[in-house]
Amino acid sequence: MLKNPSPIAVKKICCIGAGYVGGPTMAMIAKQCPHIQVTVVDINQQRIDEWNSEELPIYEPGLHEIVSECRGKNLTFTTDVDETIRDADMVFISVNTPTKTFGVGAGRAANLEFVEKCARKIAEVSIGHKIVVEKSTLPVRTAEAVKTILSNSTTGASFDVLSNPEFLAEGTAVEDLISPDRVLIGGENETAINALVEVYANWVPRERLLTTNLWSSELSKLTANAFLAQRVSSINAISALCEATGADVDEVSTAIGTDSRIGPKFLKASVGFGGSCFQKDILNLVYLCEYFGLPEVAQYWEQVVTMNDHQKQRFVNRMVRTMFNTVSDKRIAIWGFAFKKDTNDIRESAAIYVCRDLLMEKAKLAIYDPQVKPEQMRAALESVMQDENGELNAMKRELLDNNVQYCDNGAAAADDAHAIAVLTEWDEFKDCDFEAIRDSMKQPAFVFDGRNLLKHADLCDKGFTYFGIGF
Ligand SMILES: NC(=O)C1=CN([C@@H]2O[C@H](COP(=O)(O)OP(=O)(O)OC[C@H]3O[C@@H](n4cnc5c(N)ncnc54)[C@H](O)[C@@H]3O)[C@@H](O)[C@H]2O)C=CC1
Ligand SMILES: O=C(O)[C@H]1O[C@H](OP(=O)(O)OP(=O)(O)OC[C@H]2O[C@@H](n3ccc(=O)[nH]c3=O)[C@H](O)[C@@H]2O)[C@H](O)[C@@H](O)[C@@H]1O
Repeated sequence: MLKNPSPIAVKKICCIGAGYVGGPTMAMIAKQCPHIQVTVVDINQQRIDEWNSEELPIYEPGLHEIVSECRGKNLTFTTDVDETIRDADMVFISVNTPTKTFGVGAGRAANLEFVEKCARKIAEVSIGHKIVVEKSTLPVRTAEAVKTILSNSTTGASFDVLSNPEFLAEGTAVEDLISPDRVLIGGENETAINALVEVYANWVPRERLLTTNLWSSELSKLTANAFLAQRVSSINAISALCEATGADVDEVSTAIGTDSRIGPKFLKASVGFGGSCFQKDILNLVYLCEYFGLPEVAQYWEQVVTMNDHQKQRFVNRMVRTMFNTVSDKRIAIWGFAFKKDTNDIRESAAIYVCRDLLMEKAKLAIYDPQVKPEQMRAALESVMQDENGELNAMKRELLDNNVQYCDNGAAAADDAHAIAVLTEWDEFKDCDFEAIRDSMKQPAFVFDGRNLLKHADLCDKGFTYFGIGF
């Protein structure tokens, strides 16, 4: 906790990047701080148009209401990057930092191209003093590079750099932003730190505003994601042992989660974690460890990703094995494509890899997700089936064209199917008319529940052959 509140009162905020983080975080600041003008900029005109429309580019419970309340008052979405930066006291960088796909560190290091472009743009157009805030998840010591670029500005502008990583989870972004466990602010200059503390203090209790040095803040974000993903991989590893021994992973989770030193969260066994960040951030951590000459530490963390890949493969293998060692020409209903419920985000979703592997077994997929559009699913499947030159061979194109159907609801997907694979834990799947679904399916009617979402005993009573994860 800081002793001296800041004398600087932030009046205008610019956020570069109108994505899953920039959009919701800035909407929340606008809602909680009516005295601050918040402008979110992006180079993607379509995204900005969507933020200005009634159909927002991201689905997040409660977000639409907040955007509608603030848009046109103190919340603006625009592509006018230069003018907005010039006008602001504080500039957040909230652009994507994907895994590098080329050159040094390909497949591991973070691609910092977009962050660097932002820093150069800020240096180029700024006048006066600006506080630049790293909101994107970045490798530890990125602020050094940002400071160097900014210090080469020729406009006479001066800068402070802060790190303020975001901990929201998709699907619960609004709740997480209203009541965060903590807000982390790393920096060197106390006045700049205080300026950002005062923004959050409009709604976050001061004891939850943690301040650290820059490098601790940057590294804490990667560490938090690595620990969370590690818990999922740990319980998924145990789920394999449960299947082999007759133990039940949900019972094991409850038993260990009641130990207050372990705690109950993030112990839900699944078909594997997805999302744009866990894998990317762990691989980034692995790369950093190797870079700093710590190969054993790198190997330790890499295993979390290896285990996750194994879990997805294990799920498909179990399906194929159970269905008499062939799924060729069999219709399989895929229930859910998003990487978790209550989001339309499919980045790194386990469903992409499960669908790819089932297609390669020549299964016929009938996919349904309540929030994901068919064109999103098609693009993801096409991308994951391309070779390293970005090409699709004739066989794979034919599979994508002829063996994938996109459906309007779970029952339609299951109609005439040999099996249902539950890949996202959408609540609506729990309330289906399972008797009607069973009657519409081929017998035996298999259910492979990759989320342990459905009532196991109930489905067995209704005549399904049910398999969950970890029992
Ligand atoms: N998605 C999530 O739930 C979370 C993401 N993060 C981190 O936040 C960062 C952003 O993630 P997302 O919002 O998911 O990414 P995103 O891909 O949804 O959005 C990034 C936006 O930045 C824009 N952009 C890129 N370069 C630009 C430039 N030079 N000028 C203006 N706009 C530019 C892109 O057009 C895109 O709309 C990443 O570092 C991610 O690791 C952190 C916490 C949660
Ligand atoms: O940096 C980020 O992007 C964010 O990454 C995660 O958030 P998110 O990926 O949105 O969602 P999670 O709830 O963490 O779920 C990630 C994946 O793990 C899976 N999961 C989660 C928990 C669990 O017990 N079991 C499990 O399989 C989910 O289904 C999902 O596929 C972190 O929870 C956020 O704190 C962080 O800000």
